[in-house]
Amino acid sequence: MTMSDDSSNAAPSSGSAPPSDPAEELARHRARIDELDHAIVELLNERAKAAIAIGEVKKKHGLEVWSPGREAEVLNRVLASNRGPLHEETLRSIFRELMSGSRKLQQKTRVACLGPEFSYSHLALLSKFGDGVEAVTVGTIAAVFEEVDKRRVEYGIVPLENSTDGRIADTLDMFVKLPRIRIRSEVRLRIHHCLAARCRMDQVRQVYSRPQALSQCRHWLAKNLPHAALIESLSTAAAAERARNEEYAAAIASRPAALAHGLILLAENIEDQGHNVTRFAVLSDRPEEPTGDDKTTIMLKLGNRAGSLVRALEPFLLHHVNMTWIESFPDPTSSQSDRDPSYLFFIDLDGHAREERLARTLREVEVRCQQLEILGSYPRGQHVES
Ligand SMILES: O=C(O)C(=O)C[C@]1(C(=O)O)C=C[C@@H](O)C=C1
Repeated sequence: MTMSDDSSNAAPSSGSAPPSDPAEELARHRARIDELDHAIVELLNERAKAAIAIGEVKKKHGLEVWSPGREAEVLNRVLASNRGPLHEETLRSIFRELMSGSRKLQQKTRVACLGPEFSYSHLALLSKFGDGVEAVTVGTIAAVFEEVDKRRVEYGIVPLENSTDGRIADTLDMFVKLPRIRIRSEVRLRIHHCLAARCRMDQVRQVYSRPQALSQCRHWLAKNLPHAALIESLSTAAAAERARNEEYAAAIASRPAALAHGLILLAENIEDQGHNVTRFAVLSDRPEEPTGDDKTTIMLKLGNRAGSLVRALEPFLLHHVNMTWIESFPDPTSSQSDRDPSYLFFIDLDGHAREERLARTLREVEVRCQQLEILGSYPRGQHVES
């Protein structure tokens, strides 16, 4: 479909053109938009009919409705064909909702996350699945895993690590307890914090937020609110609720959480590090197909002996497999009396575990450690705004 090709886009000729009537000009452009909207709705419904037909094939063969690999492929193709002026982020949001709508036509989907509504986990869920799913908000990260494990929801979404604060131990711990749960996809959410309240900035006496959010804004707080008491709450959304109910209290929360609780935004983007990103994992109990641009997360268990890590990682060097993340902590299942507990390592690698090179490398790694679990192979995630 071509954009408007009428002469109204031409530069005004020098001086001589009579001043145009703005109402007339607007009416002309709006008529063009009405015409295009009509064609877009027709096309969107044609697309929806194709999605319904795909849904019927999936139902007949017991296939899963959500295909993150295919969604990544659709988005990449759409973005590659974009010649503007629409921003990439706009197209991304439009297609996210389109595909969410397709899934909704195929089958109802439930996704669990750490609540309450408008927590960053909830925002990550919306950015991945769109509005067409039922968000099930629960109280702990462990409960998200359990919802998926008991099949009360199709998927879950949990934070894995933050670029300022590091790993989320509660999540990694649950992979040890329920290694059957797989990572199917990732979301890299840029975290932007706001200071929000019902009072003016100079009246703020307490600031509520999650410990991580307080820590991510500590320099800003020291400079701008040096006398306010910093009080930890269970979530940024719960902090926003608190600020709504207390006169001289403010919350550090996401913009949507602050606005949903009717607060005034006193300051935006108050995080100390401009690059403040939380990486979330989408959980399910099924594996993901290769897409050609994937990564794999594994968990290794190693004895606490000199050189055991170097020896286990050597095959990555030999086969040129790139490692993009590594975290370690003592194995919580080692017995209390054990003076030399085993160590667990969480590692991200480039590639899909079903690709020959990575599969062969992982077999070589496996014989060099006490245990190797492939937590999932999934399409590489893009950054999205909170
Ligand atoms: O291609 C599919 O499998 C579809 O169901 C269609 C579609 C889409 O709207 O493009 C919708 C949901 C899937 O997760 C992937 C893509």
